[in-house]
Parts: sequence; structure tokens; C-alpha cells
Amino acid sequence: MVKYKFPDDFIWGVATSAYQIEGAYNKDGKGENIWDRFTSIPGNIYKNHNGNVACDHYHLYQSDINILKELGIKNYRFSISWARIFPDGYGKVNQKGIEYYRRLINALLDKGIQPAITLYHWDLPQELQDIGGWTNKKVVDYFVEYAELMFKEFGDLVPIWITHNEPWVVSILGHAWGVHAPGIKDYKIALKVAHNILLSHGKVVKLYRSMSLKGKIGITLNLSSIHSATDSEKDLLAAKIYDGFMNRWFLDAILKGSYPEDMKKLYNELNILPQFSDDDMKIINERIDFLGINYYTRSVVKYDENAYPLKVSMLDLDNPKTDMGWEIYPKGLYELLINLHKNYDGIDILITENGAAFNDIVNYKGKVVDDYRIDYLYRHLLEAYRAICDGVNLKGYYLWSFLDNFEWAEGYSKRFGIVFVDYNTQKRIIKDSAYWYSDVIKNNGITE
Ligand SMILES: OC[C@H]1NNC[C@@H](O)[C@@H]1O
Repeated sequence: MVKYKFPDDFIWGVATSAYQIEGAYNKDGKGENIWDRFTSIPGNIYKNHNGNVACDHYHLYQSDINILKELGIKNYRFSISWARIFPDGYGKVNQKGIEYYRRLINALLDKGIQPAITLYHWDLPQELQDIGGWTNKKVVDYFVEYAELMFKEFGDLVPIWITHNEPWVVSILGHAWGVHAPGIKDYKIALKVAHNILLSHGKVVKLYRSMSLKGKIGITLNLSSIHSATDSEKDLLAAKIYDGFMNRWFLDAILKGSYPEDMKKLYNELNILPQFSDDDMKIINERIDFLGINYYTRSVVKYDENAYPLKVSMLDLDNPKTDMGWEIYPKGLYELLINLHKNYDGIDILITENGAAFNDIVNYKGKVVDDYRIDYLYRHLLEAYRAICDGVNLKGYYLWSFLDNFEWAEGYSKRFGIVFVDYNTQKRIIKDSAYWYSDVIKNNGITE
């Protein structure tokens, strides 16, 4: 008996990204991207893993789609590798790249599976990084050129488009903390990158509207519910600052057309505030059809005099965690959804990623009994259900991830998939969580 039934038209899907699963890093005319380069530098990635082969999805996509069909999964979010389309980032088009994605999209549609495409999931063509990457306004225009070609080629086939995946991660992990490609450590650069990414987002949304395409377009943000370690004034302020740093900076720009005043003031004092114009903000505020959110965990923060630049540090609580070391905190998803509904005019929301890494093993029967992942998914879906009951316009849920895959700086050491991948043989093993999720989809809800 279905105890928690979701709305009839609720979108149930799974998600992946190009660099994390495709492999074929130098095949069929694809150009080098910043992750090809970043992973080639020893020490950047766990055991120097890279995405050269990954899950070899570039060659195995048909059998992978057959698994989606077998599980009754009717929506699949994936990203396009920009350098497969424009090897140099702009100008010369690689037809083999276009042909690959056309085969992939048609294979999905043939199985009754609706594609949702992310245009940018971190894999900038290296040639563009060589001219400054996202610090260079030219790259904004090259992104628009790339998006326009994708809309022309696939706009009539693909109902859901996501301009960018997690601009906060691209700017902060890639340009402030340096743990992601391109490995820069400069907050001022990071915020300039964030601004140009948001500009490129707004320009592409405007372009999409001008092409009278029938689908929906939005952006995906990684968001977290922020809690202060104590009720002290300093810790409460630390939580407000971290909420501004991770959430409100992007949400307010995109949905309200202005960066939050408190954060502009702080960044200006820190001399890391990027330059921008009112026209920029108007472009960034272009109306979107949905907000994509990636939720994994909450953040508990405190005031920390020595923490540059925000004087905020994260607590590492002794609570149940996933293999990523992220606290399992399902209620944070409910809190986030309610806050977004209240503070951003009830905008339609898609959960474009939620899931968990656990140290999966294949048992003696050749099965993966991942009850921990089922528990994580159950608890988070219950919170999503509660948010819907409380009025949130939550329209869908894409589980991260379809396949075990390359988890960026962690390499292949972290398994998020509901399908196990043996990287030595490329064999797929459907985990128990996949069969559980298949039932959720079939029942359009969760049973006790
Ligand atoms: O860390 C898990 C996921 N988070 N969001 C972006 C994805 O590319 C990651 O694999």
C-alpha cells in the first residue's frame, strides 16, 4: 500500500554528467577539457584517477539505457560535453560529437525516457581556460554559441534544459579552494567567475525564449540548510554569512535580480566583490521555468576568527554520515524546500540531485545489498513528500546517481550509483536500491 503518494505528474528520474561517466576522453574529435588536464596533474585526484575511460558510457550507452528501461525509469538527466561539440570551445563544430548525443537522445526517446540536458557540468574546453576561462567575458559569448547550437540540434527533442550545474562549486572549489579544475585559489577570481557564469546563464535563457522552443529551462544550484552551532550572536551571524555565501548569493541574483546587500557589503570590505552592472543583473534575472536544487546535507557552522575570508568554519558532528563524510540530515531538505517556497515566490522546483555514497560491496551472490542507501533515499523522499503536502511546488526528483562514477577529486573511491560499476570489467550490477527506486516510480510514492 502506497503510504506517501506523490502528485500524478511528478517526474522521477536519475542523473549523471558527461565527464563522470562517458570516458572516450580523446575519441571522435573531442577536444581536451579542464578535467582532462586537471586529472593529468599528479596529486590532484585520489590515486591520480581520471575520466579517460570512466564508465565507458560513450560506447555502452545503449545497454545502460536498457537498464533504465528495465527499472522503469522514465526521466534521465545527463550533461553534454562542450568539448565534444566545439573541440576548441568555439568555431569549428565536431559533427561526431553532435551525432553521439543525437544517438543518445533518440535511444532514450525510443525507450520512452525523457531527456533532461545540463549544458555545463564543469567540463570547460581547455582552449577556453587558456584564455582565462570564466574570468573572460568572451567565454560567456562562446557558451551562448554552444547553447544555441544545442538548442538548434536538440531543442525540439529535449523538454528540460539546465544551463549550469552548481555554479557555487565551479567558482569556489575550482577557483577559491583549488580542489577542482582549474585549481585556482583566489576568492576574487572565484566571485568574478561566478558572476560570468550567471551572466552566461541569463543570456542562454533569453536565447531559449527567443527560439520559441516548447520545453522548460532553468539552472541547478547546490543548496544546503545552514544551522548555527550555538545561539550566540557570533554563531548566528556566521550562519547568516554562510547562507549568503552558499545559497543567497546565487538565489537572489537569479530570482530577485540583485546580489544580497549584506554579502555585497562584506565582499566589498574583503576586496573580493566582483564588478557588475545593473544591466548584468537584469540579464541574470531572466525568468526561469524551474529552479533545480541539489541537496545532500545540511551545514552546521560557527564563528571562527581564523577562518579566511568569512570567519566561518564548519562543524564536523559525530552523527551518521555517508561515505563522503556528509551528515545524513533529511530534515534539511524539508527546511530548504520550505525556505525556497517562502522566500522565492513559490517557484517550481526540481530536485536535480539527491543521493548518497556508501562503501558498496558485491556479496557472494553477486548482489549489492545497499540498505543504507535505501534508508537515505527513503528518509529524503519522505521530507520531499512533506514539503509538497505543505504547499511547495516540487515537480520532480532526479536521484544522484544512475551509475557509480568518477567523483571528481575523490576519483572512483566514492560510489553514488544505484547501479554498481566494476571499473575493471565495465560490468554493471543493479543494486537493491535501484529495485527499491523502481518500485517507488511504479507506485508513484513510498510505501512503509
Ligand atoms: O558529490 C556528488 C555530486 N554532487 N553534485 C555534482 C555531481 O557531479 C557530484 O558527483
